[in-house]
Amino acid sequence: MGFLEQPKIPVIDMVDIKQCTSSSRALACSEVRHALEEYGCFLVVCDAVTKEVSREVFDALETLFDLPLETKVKNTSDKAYHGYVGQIPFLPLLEGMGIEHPTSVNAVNSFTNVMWPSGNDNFCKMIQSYAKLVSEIEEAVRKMVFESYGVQRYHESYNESVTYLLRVMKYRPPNGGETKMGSISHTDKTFISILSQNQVKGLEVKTKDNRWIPVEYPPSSFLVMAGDAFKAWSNDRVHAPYHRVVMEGHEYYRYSIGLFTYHKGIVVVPEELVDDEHSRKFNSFDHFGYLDFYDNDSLFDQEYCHIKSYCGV
Ligand SMILES: O=C(O)CCC(=O)C(=O)O
Ligand SMILES: [Fe+2]
Repeated sequence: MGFLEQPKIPVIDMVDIKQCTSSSRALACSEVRHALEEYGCFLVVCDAVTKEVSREVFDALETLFDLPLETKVKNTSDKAYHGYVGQIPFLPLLEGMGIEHPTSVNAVNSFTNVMWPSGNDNFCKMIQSYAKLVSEIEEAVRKMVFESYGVQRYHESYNESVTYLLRVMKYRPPNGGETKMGSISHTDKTFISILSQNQVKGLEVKTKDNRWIPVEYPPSSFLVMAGDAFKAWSNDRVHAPYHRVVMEGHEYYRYSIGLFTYHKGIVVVPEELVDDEHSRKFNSFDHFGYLDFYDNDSLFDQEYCHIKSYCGV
């Protein structure tokens, strides 16, 4: 009896993504699309984020989470999962905070001023430039998928409706007898999420055939992952994978960052993606309305495809 080969998350180089000769671009676009259809995610290596940049950012997160709880809870939002999350009885290891519109210096500054009333310019500049860089990856990936489906004519107008949220997460190691689950299995409510972590592993992604694969980040890499909104937009072609964080076998703190993409207003399923072979699976929907479907607790509901009940046909 042979061993089943362990599936691996595809790795794509950012240089390939930026290729502009038409034949290699077409190939790179279909590679990206294929990864998102089969795995719902891929790792992208981007040398622009050096080891030093990454270390600086994660060091800054450590300082941020070391602030007193009464300061951290001042990170509030009227949208689910956009503000401080923590002290959840069934997820005791997790704490997270959200920075809305992180590519804008003013928006990051407002967050910084809440956390450090006397200011923290360095944090502000670093986070804003990091978000800007990751948002460029996000836009490039989205453009490639639109091109690959032959619906690039919607890219510009989609760009105008994009809004970003940067979430920062801290997972402490479990004490004896405590759950190892840093985050329970869920799909993201985003269009696209782009994740990165410090040196401490823990993220696992579920394949379509229900196998959990640990995410092994190569140096200077990000995990690009499709969320529920991308799945619905693509009329069920793109896979939005279940994923979770398991704090296994180490005593280190895990820090991660996610750049989450949402769409202001109505996400329209392109008519080109509905045909005889692909009957309509999703109706156009209000993305933030979808978030209102949840509150911070039900975001962590066990595996259940909410997007189908929200806008499925
Ligand atoms: O910490 C991570 O790597 C993943 C976090 C995550 O899945 C989320 O915030 O939705
Ligand atoms: Fe997630």
